[in-house]
Amino acid sequence: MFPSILIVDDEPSILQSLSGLLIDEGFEIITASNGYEALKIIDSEAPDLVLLDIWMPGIDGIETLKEIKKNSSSLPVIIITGHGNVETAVKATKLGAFDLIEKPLNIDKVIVSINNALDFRRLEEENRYLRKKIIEKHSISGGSAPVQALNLQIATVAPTESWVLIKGENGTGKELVARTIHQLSPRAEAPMIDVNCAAIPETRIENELFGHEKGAVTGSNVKMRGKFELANSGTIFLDEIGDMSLATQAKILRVLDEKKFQRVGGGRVLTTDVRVIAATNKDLEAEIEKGRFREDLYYRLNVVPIEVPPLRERAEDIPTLVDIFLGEAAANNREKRKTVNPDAMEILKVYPWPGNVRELKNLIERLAIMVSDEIIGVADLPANLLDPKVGGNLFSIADLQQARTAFESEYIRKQLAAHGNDIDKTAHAIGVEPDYITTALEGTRD
Ligand SMILES: Nc1ncnc2c1ncn2[C@@H]1O[C@H](COP(=O)(O)OP(=O)(O)OP(=O)(O)O)[C@@H](O)[C@H]1O
Repeated sequence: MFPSILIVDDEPSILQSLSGLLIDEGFEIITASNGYEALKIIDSEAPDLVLLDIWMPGIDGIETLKEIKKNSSSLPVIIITGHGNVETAVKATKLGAFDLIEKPLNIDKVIVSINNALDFRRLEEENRYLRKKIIEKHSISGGSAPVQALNLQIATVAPTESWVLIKGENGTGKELVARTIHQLSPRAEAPMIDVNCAAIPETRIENELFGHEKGAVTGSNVKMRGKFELANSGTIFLDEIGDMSLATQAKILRVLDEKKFQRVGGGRVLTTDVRVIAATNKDLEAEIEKGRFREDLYYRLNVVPIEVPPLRERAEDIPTLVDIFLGEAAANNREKRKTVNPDAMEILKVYPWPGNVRELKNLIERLAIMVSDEIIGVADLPANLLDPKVGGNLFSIADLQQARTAFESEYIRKQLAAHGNDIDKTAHAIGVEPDYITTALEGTRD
């Protein structure tokens, strides 16, 4: 398909000559002799580009440009102006014209400008498409109300410069939330640098955060950039913020306040432009009360608080997450995707997941490797998932019908195992027809 160009000019001779030249260049041409006609054609024909004359009777080029940008903001418009009309040129540029070409027209210039505009539009479209993909890829999976609310908060805060404090139990996805915010922010091109505040020993914290000059540290003969330097123009993710010593908290607070720091052993003051996202699984307000966390640092970091709910509060997302993890496992192991049968899924849904999404992900990865059958059933689940002490037993299934099915399937499996996996013998022993057992095990019985 050839790109289509709408030429708008009230002079028939220009329309004719320009059309002819551009058709020869392989463009599809539509013409309009005034602004009104042009707007109608844009609506009905959706051209790829507009060449717009400024001086026209009726609504002039500037007014037409305003209307075009109102409804089709990404449509590139090249303005054709009289010689030396600076004022109009400034106005048109402010209104979003892609380029201005002076009369008398030099056809080579016109073609270069058209090609640039079309390239620019293509890149813009590609960019929009990729951004949409990134947003789809970088949203937290799950359709439950708490996850929808979380995704909305993420989408709202991401494009701003606000600092964010992410709270939530271990393994709920706090780092994923931080990464998503960074990816959707204007800083996405720059890196997000993680600092695990709990893992850095007190003696190394300054080196890690601020770096050091050559020779400043025993055993190191090279200059090292610190995390705040590496994160410049990007995001710094301070994970496990509640596990920092008070001394480290003071150092962090200083650099967050002043946005300046020095490498260890260096005299030069470096400035840093970072967005801070912090995360914790601790109740920081309680830590403040106990004198273990600085109140001033808490208020500095807690500009926008985001709470990531524990998995047990969004159990309806478990099938979606299981499906994602089974898909990932199949791709990693180059195997056919396994499935979890409905009874086993019920048990996964009622187990309280103290290790949250991380625990679920690890279990599914393990089951995908260990279970030889394509369908994962109740008997494949680890015993702790059925242990009444952790609440993951059949009695926690809210729906009687589902509880009955899950119990029956588990009961039949145990009986089968006790009778050497002989279906006839087992059926006889428990007083049902053999078909009953087969159907129950396939998970198809209501
Ligand atoms: N909604 C989700 N969809 C897919 N994977 C997820 C989701 N939430 C969490 N995960 C995965 O679960 C694991 C744990 O998540 P993450 O490391 O973000 O948790 P965390 O809250 O930062 O944990 P910790 O408190 O231990 O640092 C990661 O492998 C992450 O990719």
